[in-house]
Parts: sequence; C-alpha cells; structure tokens
Amino acid sequence: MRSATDHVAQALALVEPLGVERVPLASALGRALAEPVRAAADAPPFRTTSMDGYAVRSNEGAPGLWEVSADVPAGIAPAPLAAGTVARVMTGAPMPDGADAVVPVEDTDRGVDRVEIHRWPAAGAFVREAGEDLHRGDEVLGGARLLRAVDLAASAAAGAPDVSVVRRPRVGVLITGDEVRPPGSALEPGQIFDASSTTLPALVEEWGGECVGVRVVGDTDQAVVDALDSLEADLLITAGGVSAGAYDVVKSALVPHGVWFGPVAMQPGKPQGLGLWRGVPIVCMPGNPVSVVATFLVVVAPMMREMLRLPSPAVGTAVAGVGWRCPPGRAQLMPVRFEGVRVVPATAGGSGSHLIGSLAQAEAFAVIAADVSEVLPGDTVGLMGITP
Ligand SMILES: Nc1nc2c(c(=O)[nH]1)N[C@H]1C(S)=C(S)[C@@H](COP(=O)(O)OP(=O)(O)OC[C@H]3O[C@@H](n4cnc5c(N)ncnc54)[C@H](O)[C@@H]3O)O[C@H]1N2
Ligand code: MOO
Repeated sequence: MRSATDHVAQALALVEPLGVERVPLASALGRALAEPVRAAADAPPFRTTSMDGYAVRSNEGAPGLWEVSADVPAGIAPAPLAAGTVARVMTGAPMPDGADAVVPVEDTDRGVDRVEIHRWPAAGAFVREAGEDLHRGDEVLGGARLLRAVDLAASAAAGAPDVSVVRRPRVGVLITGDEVRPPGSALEPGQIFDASSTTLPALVEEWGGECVGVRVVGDTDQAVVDALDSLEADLLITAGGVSAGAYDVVKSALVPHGVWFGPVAMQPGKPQGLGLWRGVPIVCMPGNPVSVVATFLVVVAPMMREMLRLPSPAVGTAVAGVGWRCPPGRAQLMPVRFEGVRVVPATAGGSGSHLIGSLAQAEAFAVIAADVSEVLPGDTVGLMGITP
C-alpha cells in the first residue's frame, strides 16, 4: 500500500507554480501574496493627537485659564502654536508645531475662546509621532500567505492600492453516483443528499482557488469522460467511484487513460486515484464525504499551495485528552475538538468516513502515524487545520 507521504509527493510532482498578476485591494481577499508590500509613506504621516482636547507646550505652564488661539479639526495643516496659548485639537488632527502634549477635553471646561485647564499634561501626553506605526519603505507584508482582512488593512494603511498575487488555480469538480441528489430534493429509497458538490467548491475557494465548474453524473464511464472533457481547469477533482465495486466508474473510465488507482495508507481516504487527464492533473477521491474532506486537506491542499507558491499546510501538534483506537497500517485523520488545551474526538463516531453531518463539530484533524495502533491520553498527536 502506498504511504500517504509518497502519495502526496507523487501529487506534488504533477503541479507547478502559477503566474503572477496585480489586483486591487478590494479583490485581494483570500489571494496568495506574490511580492512584498512596502509602505508608501510614514504611518501616521504626521504628528497627531490621539484625543479630542487642547494642544499645549508642556514646559510653558500649569493648570488655569488659557487663551485658545486656534481650532484644529482633522484634515488640515495647522499654523504653529502661538506662545502663551493653547489650540483646540480633534483626534487625528496634526499637532501644531511647538505643541508637544494634549489635555483631553475631560480635564477642561471645554471652552472655545478661553479654556480652564484642570490638569496639566507631561510632555508627549496623547501625541502620536509620525512613523510610529510604519516608516516609508518598511515591509508591511512579507512572506507568502493567503491574504486576510488584516493584511488588506495593513496594505491600505501603507498606501498600496493593489497587490501582486499568484493566479488562482482553476479547479474543476466531478461528483459521481446514481444515488446522489441535490440538498432539498425529496429522496427516493436508496438516494442520499449530495454533500460533496457543495463541499469541494467551498474547499477550493477557501484554499485560494477558483472552482470553474461542478458536474454531477451517474455511474457510466461515458458520462465521466464527457464531464471531464467539459471542464477547462488547471486541476481536476473527482469524488466517488474509485474502490472495488461493480459500478466504480471513475476508476473504469480513467484506468485506460493511464491514471493510477490503488490504496493509500490513510483513513479515511484509502482508495485513491492520481494522474493526468489529457495533460491536466487529476485527483480521484473516494465518495464517502469525510474522505472527500480528508483527501482534499492531505492531497489537494498541498497541490494548490504549490501552484499558489505557498509552503505546504502546517501540521502542528496537540495533546490528546482521551485515548482512541487507530486502524492498523494506515495514518489516521481523526476529527477533533478542543477541550481546554487538549483535543478529543469531535464525535462518538470517531474517524468514520460517512460522518459528514458531525464534521461541523470538528475544529481540526488529529494526524496519527500509520504505525500507531492506539492513542493514549496525554500522547502528543499531529494537528492539521481544517481551514488554511
Ligand atoms: N470491497 C471493498 N469495498 C470498499 C473498499 C474496499 O477496499 N473494498 N473501500 C471502502 C472505502 S475505505 C471507501 S472510502 C469507499 C470508497 O468508495 P467509492 O469511492 O467507490 O465511493 P462510492 O461507492 O461512490 O461512495 C461511497 C459512499 O459515499 C457516499 N457518497 C458518494 N458520493 C456522495 C456525495 N456526493 N455526497 C454524499 N455521500 C456520497 C455513497 O453513497 C457511499 O455510501 O469504498 C469502500 N468499499
Ligand atoms: O478509506 Mo474509506 O475513506 O475509510 O471509508
């Protein structure tokens, strides 16, 4: 049986990094950063007040009655502060030259022409220096990553209107099975709701790709071939029809085209297919819907990250809060949730490949090596994220 590690290596050998394009920040969420983003200006760009109040020269005085010589809203360039006076300033307004501290309005009688100051500030009070956050030219975003809202916030604050990202892998999805029906259908005997034509496009998008089409076909070889030929993609994924049954049509349709099929030492996700369909990499997953998620995370996510010029998904560690049994000779992917700082199986059903309805309770997958037959409470286990 092929090890999961060998299988992933074979899968990675089929894909190459994709090209780079520039996109406006508004379209950059979830895209893979290709080049560093640098600050176009200092942030903040000028000395500014962090409070509504009165700008003063801190070495000049003491509590008492003061003349207000200027009114400084945000968005203007104020004149220097006249000696012996204070200026009324609003949060975010530039500090007048000469002023070096701010008295918050709460410490005054809020006067407009003259103001009674109750408490005198120390130098620097409530003043933000120019460049306190970023200096012009600083690297705001460096390493390769899928851009998050906070990354876009940093780019915008740094004055970058667009970013350089890797082209999204175009992924085509094929679901097979005479028994699957769209959610919401009235099920006839023997039919089941199709989970995977929702799961796979969502996983593709979540991991930085673009789903170019989902085909759902019945169990004939010709339907499989026609559906695959209708998808123009950088990567093809199929679900179902890969094991040993009489109607395992993905396998029967693709073996003549040189696609490899065989067992991989992982659970869920043992029966697998991998190869090229008319030159396009294709991953054939078992139909069980948790196997679909597990195969995506173990096999497809690293392929997509290779195409997106990102490092492979990180596998961390966690400590098991309870013990559980593992299948002999296969790496186990156990859906887990956190109980405090420890992980426990997310459901009583463990790593059963059909338990998709319970998978929403999982926060991660524990990854247990193939040669481990039992996890004991307190053991360290691998931890694989469900989201990037
Ligand atoms: N004799 C053997 N039988 C099986 C083996 C084996 O080695 N020898 N392997 C088992 C394992 S492990 C798995 S995993 C499955 C994989 O089977 P297939 O890839 O051929 O998948 P199907 O038979 O098409 O479906 C399996 C299961 O999942 C349900 N399913 C399928 N598609 C969907 C969908 N879109 N949404 C929800 N559920 C779906 C389907 O109804 C079946 O219950 O093979 C074992 N058998
Ligand atoms: O390998 Mo299968 O996915 O366990 O049910």
